[in-house]
Amino acid sequence: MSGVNSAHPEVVLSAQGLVKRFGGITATSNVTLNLHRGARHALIGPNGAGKTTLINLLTGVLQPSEGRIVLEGQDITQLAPHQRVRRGMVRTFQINQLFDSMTPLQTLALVISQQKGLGAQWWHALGASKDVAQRAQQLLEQFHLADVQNQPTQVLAYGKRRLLEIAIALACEPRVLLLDEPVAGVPAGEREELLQTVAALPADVSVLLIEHDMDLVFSFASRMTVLVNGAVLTEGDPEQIASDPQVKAVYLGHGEEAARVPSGGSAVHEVTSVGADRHA
Ligand SMILES: Nc1ncnc2c1ncn2[C@@H]1O[C@H](COP(=O)(O)OP(=O)(O)OP(=O)(O)O)[C@@H](O)[C@H]1O
Repeated sequence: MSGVNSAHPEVVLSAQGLVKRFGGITATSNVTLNLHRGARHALIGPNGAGKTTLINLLTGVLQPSEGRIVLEGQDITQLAPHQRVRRGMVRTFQINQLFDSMTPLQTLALVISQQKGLGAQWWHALGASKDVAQRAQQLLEQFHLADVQNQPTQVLAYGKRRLLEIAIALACEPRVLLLDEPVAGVPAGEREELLQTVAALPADVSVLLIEHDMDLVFSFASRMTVLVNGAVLTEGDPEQIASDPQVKAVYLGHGEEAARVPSGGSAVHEVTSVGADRHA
């Protein structure tokens, strides 16, 4: 099949027949997934379903055994991760030790400066480029980081660090954002700010959310893909997923998760924390 994107121009990212084998294990089994422009699309599935492997394939950390990935009509299957970022596909950044000693302002200035091709020296960028300073302030405010902008990242509350991770991703000006478990491990008191911020992400950024927290999934996503054993079990809108007997069956046998999967489409809000045990 060729030209999925030309036939359906609203598709911004398309995974087509992706397969990933690790020796005898098939972690990704013929996965086809289309992300539409401006999407709020969630990827869910029980532990070991293959979500991480799929994200690693999309971002270029892993090469597929079969299949291809098309971004904005261009085949990116062979591109390295940084080349995909340059083309507008960005995964939320895991803050590493390099950024720990820097402040949110410095970190964002660095990323924005690099994004604008001004080099990797935040102190130059902040002093010399009004654009960099303005964009950094915008992001600091949008992500509720203005009050801690001059504190080293290592002393920030966990929720603030997660906010900074998303801010860093947005500083890369993505067209597609792969949002990897934004609320995982965030204490209850800090969740609301994060949920509100995720809900307010720019409408023109197409988002694929990988998340175990069903409160967030069902409040955020207008489309969902359910992965099981590496394959797509089903895809649909939240009502369809919540009322799908196959989806419910998949989560049966996963302890308290099963009790929370609703029996009908009217009970979407009853689904709360499928897979939350993972981070316990
Ligand atoms: N590098 C690897 N080598 C061998 N098997 C792997 C490798 N990476 C993943 N797998 C296997 O592929 C399957 C899918 O794993 P994956 O981590 O992608 O699932 P997941 O949905 O992200 O799970 P979780 O929600 O628990 O993180 C699992 O059976 C896993 O053991």
